[in-house]
Amino acid sequence: MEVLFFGEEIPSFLTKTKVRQIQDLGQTILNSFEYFVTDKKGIRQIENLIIAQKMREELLKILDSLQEGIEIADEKGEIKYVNQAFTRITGIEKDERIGKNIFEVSPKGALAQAISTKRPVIGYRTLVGGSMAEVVSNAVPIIIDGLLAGGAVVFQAVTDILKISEQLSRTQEMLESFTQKLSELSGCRYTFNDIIGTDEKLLYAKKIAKKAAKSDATVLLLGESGTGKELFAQAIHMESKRASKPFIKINCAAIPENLLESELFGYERGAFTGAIKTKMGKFELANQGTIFLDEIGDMDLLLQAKLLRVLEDKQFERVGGVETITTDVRVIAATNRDLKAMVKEGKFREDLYFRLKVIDIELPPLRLRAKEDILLIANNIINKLNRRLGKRVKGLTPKAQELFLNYPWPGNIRELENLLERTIILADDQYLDEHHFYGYFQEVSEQVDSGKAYPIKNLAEIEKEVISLALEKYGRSLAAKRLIAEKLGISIASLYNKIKRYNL
Ligand SMILES: Nc1ncnc2c1ncn2[C@@H]1O[C@H](COP(=O)(O)OP(=O)(O)OP(=O)(O)O)[C@@H](O)[C@H]1O
Repeated sequence: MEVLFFGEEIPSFLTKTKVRQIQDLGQTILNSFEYFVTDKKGIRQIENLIIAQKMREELLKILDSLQEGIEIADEKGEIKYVNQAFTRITGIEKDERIGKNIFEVSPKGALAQAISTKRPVIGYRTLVGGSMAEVVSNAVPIIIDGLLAGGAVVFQAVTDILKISEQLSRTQEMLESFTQKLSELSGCRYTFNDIIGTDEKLLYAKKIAKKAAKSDATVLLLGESGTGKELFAQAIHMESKRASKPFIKINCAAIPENLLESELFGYERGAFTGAIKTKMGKFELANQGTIFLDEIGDMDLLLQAKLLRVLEDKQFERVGGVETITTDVRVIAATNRDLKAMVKEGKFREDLYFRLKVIDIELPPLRLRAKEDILLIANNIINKLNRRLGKRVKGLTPKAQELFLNYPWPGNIRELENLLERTIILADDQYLDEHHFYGYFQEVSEQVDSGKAYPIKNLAEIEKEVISLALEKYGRSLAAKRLIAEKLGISIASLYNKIKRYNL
């Protein structure tokens, strides 16, 4: 059947279904008014009156509960039926409308056109005759036994449609602002320009990272705590085509093993006690963006398998879910552990290891960098802190510089930052001198003087010793651990990591 289109193009399958549905509806209603049915020979007969009446009542109840307005007329145009939504939308009462002729009250409307042309009229925007209600209508002729029996129109108020579309665009706006907020909250603000240093190893790392940023390849960042792994991850994200999308960081060591899976992949309602709502995981939140998996070496073997599948197929299921979710996320992982050794010990999956290290970048610790980097970075940090704290510190005196150059910086740049921040807050002088750092470097100097010089011992041993002494001194409460982490110039997550590693 040929269809008259108005308004926006409507997919053909929708049109066909719509036309058929409205026709069936109109036909049933027109039949029910006269209590006629058609037998196999095409002869219309009166059916059991009571059954027909009952069916009609049921049908009218259903039609009255619809949001769309409905109007049905016979072949001469006499209006036989309108539902409650018709009155709600147009303000015209049933009694005022039924019995009138559609060609008189609404001659240009969709229903009149469908009856006179015997063709469906779809997506027609008009005022309902006799009212100020603007509607979008779908009308069809009703043909019974090959003869025109009337027509039916189903319509929605434009205000209703506008309300829905306004709501939709508001929801869309909210979604966009949430995505933006998410990127902001994720705190991705560093670019390659923020990575300071002239050391050859660092410059090489920067060169590889810049190249990696242009691709979607997985990157593995290796290096001690505080060497700038997260800084590099952010810079790669910001230089990639995903820069305007979320950068989501997750520290695998800071989240208890049993919660990490649902943090990463989300969970379905009822997946476990307390799961009262379905929750999206970081992999879904980071869709089209980048996920930074810090301390990847701390992920358990089962979860490693799930991660491998995401890397290979971009697919996963939420905890307690059956639906397979597809995600488009770039993965950057980081660790300060020796993953190769972990693979040998069976603690890290070999396939995942190779999948992660498509591009691996080694970040040198501060003590192995060119000495001038220490002062370069220190000056840079001083400038940043001046701006943030409203201070005017000009730099380090030669004596302070010497102290800085001779210190091994086990907490790397984070330690340097923490020390300078604390000192600048307390200092009132233009230059930071030896006495501003009183006590801080002493422990190391004492060790050097007494022959127990720092380089003689293995760094890991020193680290273990220092942390166990600190735990003895301050205790094991969360507050104590926070204090220890601050004193050591490392993150709380790194501290937990080291406590676990050294079995302390
Ligand atoms: N080359 C650099 N130039 C300037 N600042 C740096 C550099 N490298 C690191 N930083 C700063 O040092 C701090 C620690 O860096 P970051 O958090 O990236 O280290 P990390 O290796 O991820 O540490 P962890 O393993 O403990 O999480 C950050 O504030 C970062 O901005």
